Amino acid sequence: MKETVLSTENLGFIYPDGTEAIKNINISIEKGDKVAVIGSNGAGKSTLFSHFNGLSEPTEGIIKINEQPIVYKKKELMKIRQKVGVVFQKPDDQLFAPSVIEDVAFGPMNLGLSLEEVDKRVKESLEMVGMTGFENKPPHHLSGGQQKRVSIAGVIAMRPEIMILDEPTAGLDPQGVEQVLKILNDLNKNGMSIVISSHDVEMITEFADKIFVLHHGKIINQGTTEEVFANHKFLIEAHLRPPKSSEILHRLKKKGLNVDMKLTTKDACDEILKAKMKSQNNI
Ligand SMILES: Nc1ncnc2c1ncn2[C@@H]1O[C@H](COP(=O)(O)OP(=O)(O)OP(=O)(O)O)[C@@H](O)[C@H]1O
Repeated sequence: MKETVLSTENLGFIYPDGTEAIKNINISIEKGDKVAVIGSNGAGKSTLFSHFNGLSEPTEGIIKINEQPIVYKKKELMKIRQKVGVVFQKPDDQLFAPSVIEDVAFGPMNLGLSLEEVDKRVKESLEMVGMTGFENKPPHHLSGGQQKRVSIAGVIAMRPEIMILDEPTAGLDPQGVEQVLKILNDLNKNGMSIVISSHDVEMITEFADKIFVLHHGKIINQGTTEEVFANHKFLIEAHLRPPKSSEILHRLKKKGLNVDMKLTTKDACDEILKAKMKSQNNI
């Protein structure tokens, strides 16, 4: 059985103004998982993510990292933040140093590592995100996609076991999306568990193995990407549009064709071609 790296039990959070942003969340993330939390604006994704590295303390329930409940004390939280790296939605919330190199070095320096080790990690991380050569640039002089990659490098440099990314592809062009997904897939191949939030269902069909659908602060559906996208009821309830491939397959099914509910657009096209050839042969 796979090792559980992050789990929650009846997790709930009420903001001081009384907004109940998440309630009764029970999720489990295993080592090496590629997970997506999907939900419309205000569903509670950022609030949920802020609990994953102890940034917010639940008003109800518990959250466990490697089967151990988070302890909300400075020293313990430092350890959690080493294990669970968070990339915020807006690079401005993450990048604050005068240069790229200082930004990426900040986390490892805080861990008290030797200068040699910090240097090694900075070089490795920038290489991994394709930002070697930008070391001395001020982060605010970079494009949105470059800033996102530097934010990711800063987290990689901490060598976390789990990486949490809030809307990692928001505002990026198709090439920027591909670059970020490649980085995440490379990290995952090396054993890192990755959790992302998004409302971009097309990107999620390409990336995630497991999905949680969040709506009004509650998980209303969960399962493999295939299972979740094959069930349109919960996507529509959560104000999400099903991926195009899944919509095509649903329409074919409605027309009485016995299609396999696979997910990629290529699969959907293959199914259409198969059905077309079959009907021509029947004539
Ligand atoms: N600091 C806060 N104080 C009070 N309510 C808040 C605060 N931050 C968020 N909320 C409320 O909590 C709920 C969940 O917000 P959250 O930002 O977690 O949603 P989200 O799914 O990340 O949304 P989006 O996709 O728009 O980023 C919303 O109703 C929001 O108005």
